[in-house]
Amino acid sequence: MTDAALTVRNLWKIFGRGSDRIVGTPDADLSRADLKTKTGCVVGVRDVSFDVAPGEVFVVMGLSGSGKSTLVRCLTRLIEPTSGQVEIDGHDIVKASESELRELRRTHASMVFQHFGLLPHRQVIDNVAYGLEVRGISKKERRAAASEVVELVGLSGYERSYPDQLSGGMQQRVGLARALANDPALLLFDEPFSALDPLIRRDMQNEVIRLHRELGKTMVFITHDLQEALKLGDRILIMRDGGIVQIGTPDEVVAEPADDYVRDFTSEVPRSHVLTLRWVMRDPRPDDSSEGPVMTSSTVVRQAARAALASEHPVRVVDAGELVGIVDSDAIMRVVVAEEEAHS
Ligand SMILES: Nc1ncnc2c1ncn2[C@@H]1O[C@H](COP(=O)(O)OP(=O)(O)OP(=O)(O)O)[C@@H](O)[C@H]1O
Repeated sequence: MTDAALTVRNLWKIFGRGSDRIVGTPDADLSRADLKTKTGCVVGVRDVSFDVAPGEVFVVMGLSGSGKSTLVRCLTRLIEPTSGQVEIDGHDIVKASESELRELRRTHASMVFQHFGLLPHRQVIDNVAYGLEVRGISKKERRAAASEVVELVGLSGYERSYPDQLSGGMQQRVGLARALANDPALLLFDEPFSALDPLIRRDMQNEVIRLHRELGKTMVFITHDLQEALKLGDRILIMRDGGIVQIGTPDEVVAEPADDYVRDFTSEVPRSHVLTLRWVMRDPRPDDSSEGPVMTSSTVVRQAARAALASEHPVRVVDAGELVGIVDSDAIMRVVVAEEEAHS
């Protein structure tokens, strides 16, 4: 279909008896509650389409019950979609046979779950190597490959430990290493850090950012936590009642929420941490000073603030050598002051 790492088109998942006869009929337009009352069926995923570019971190976020887990499970058919298309790395997932699917899950799309699902009687190294073992790779080779990823996730020295000897955060590192050992094109994370306490959670988020920087893997990351979504995502898909409410970059979602639902839960976000100069610049005028500091439109307001406020001249926003806008210091102040008011 496209050059995307992942392509999803018109994906539906409806649970319940007779659910396969709903898509394409007027019943499909009913709200989730009305459909349930009329047919007893529950919409898990409603007509979802999106593309994820190679190397992108794509976050799916929504409140509990919005359909995130169902969506991510449909991508590798851990849950069978009711209708629609999914392509991973050029492979048609919906048409794949059982054996092709097993192979795709092993080599193209690895999943990291909230519950680590580690094998308790196996040492770390053999948990990490498990996927390679299933693929029939020799012990020597798989141990060598596993050692590499164990080191990558910061678990060197724990190769011989058993899962119950490790903390929750370390167990999740094993889960991460196990997913990476397959060297998949796509990593799928289903709320992997939700059960971890906040400090460990922050460490693990940073770990994902570091791994992404080092390995450049395409990632789909499910979370109900907006801060996590904003921190990790190149783009964020916001779900409600199984459907898409908005897809956008973190700054787009905060600056231009698609509706009151998104506005509501982005209202607490410190805007200066997320908004970029693109959202606060004005058109250049002939009488603008040419002596102000030069920054790109993707500079985050908070990072720009100090230099912008210290200069007597407004910031010149330059992308690819071209002057695209001007940021006056009061535009910066408006963001910072609005943020302080929101939190006072
Ligand atoms: N096997 C099932 N049978 C019937 N309904 C289901 C089934 N699995 C999920 N659902 C329903 O589908 C909807 C979406 O659930 P899903 O678990 O995907 O949401 P979620 O956003 O991942 O929520 P959470 O963060 O709580 O896991 C919910 O209304 C849920 O009750």
